Amino acid sequence: MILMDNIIREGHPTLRVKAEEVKFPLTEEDKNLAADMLEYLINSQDPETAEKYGLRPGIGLAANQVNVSKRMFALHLEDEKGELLSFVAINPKIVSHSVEKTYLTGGEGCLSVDRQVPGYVPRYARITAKFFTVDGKEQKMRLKGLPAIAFQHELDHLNGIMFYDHINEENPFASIPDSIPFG
Ligand SMILES: OCN(O)CCCc1ccccc1
Ligand code: NI
Repeated sequence: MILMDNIIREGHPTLRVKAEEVKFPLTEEDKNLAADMLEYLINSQDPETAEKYGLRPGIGLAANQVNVSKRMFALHLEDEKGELLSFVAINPKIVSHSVEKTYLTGGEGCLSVDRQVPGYVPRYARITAKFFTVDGKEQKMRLKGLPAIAFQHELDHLNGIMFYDHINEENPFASIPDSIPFG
């Protein structure tokens, strides 16, 4: 199982490397990694398990956060209708997005960042995403709200981008044009 010790922290070079496309069919190793990443999120959101293993709760995890520079990430969260979104996205892409932006009013955090970095993180409010599942099926998904924000946070990781790269340095809480605050 993935533990906090397996999650690399800012300063580790792998977090700043653009991850490589995953080849299909997936190797057993890639399949196991995908399952382990999703299992981490589920474990981290269960208070007992998180306490027992000292896991920081997360709604997403990218492969390069466990030092594997491959284009895959896991998401495990509920949307605003309370629908569970739980999947591993392989070779994910944003194929279209809204002009409108959104941002979490409380800012963002990251399992690879052991500090608070205050400020608004501008994200596209709505996206159309494409990715492959572990068994090679292509998925097309329209996301908004927290799922859209999380998908963009994880996709950034695969491109070596950290959430705070998007925060306005002069004024971290500067209003974001064309934006709808979330949360
Ligand atoms: O990369 C995943 N991760 O560091 C866990 C937190 C993900 C996250 C996603 C959206 C908004 C805030 C935080
Ligand atoms: Ni992160």
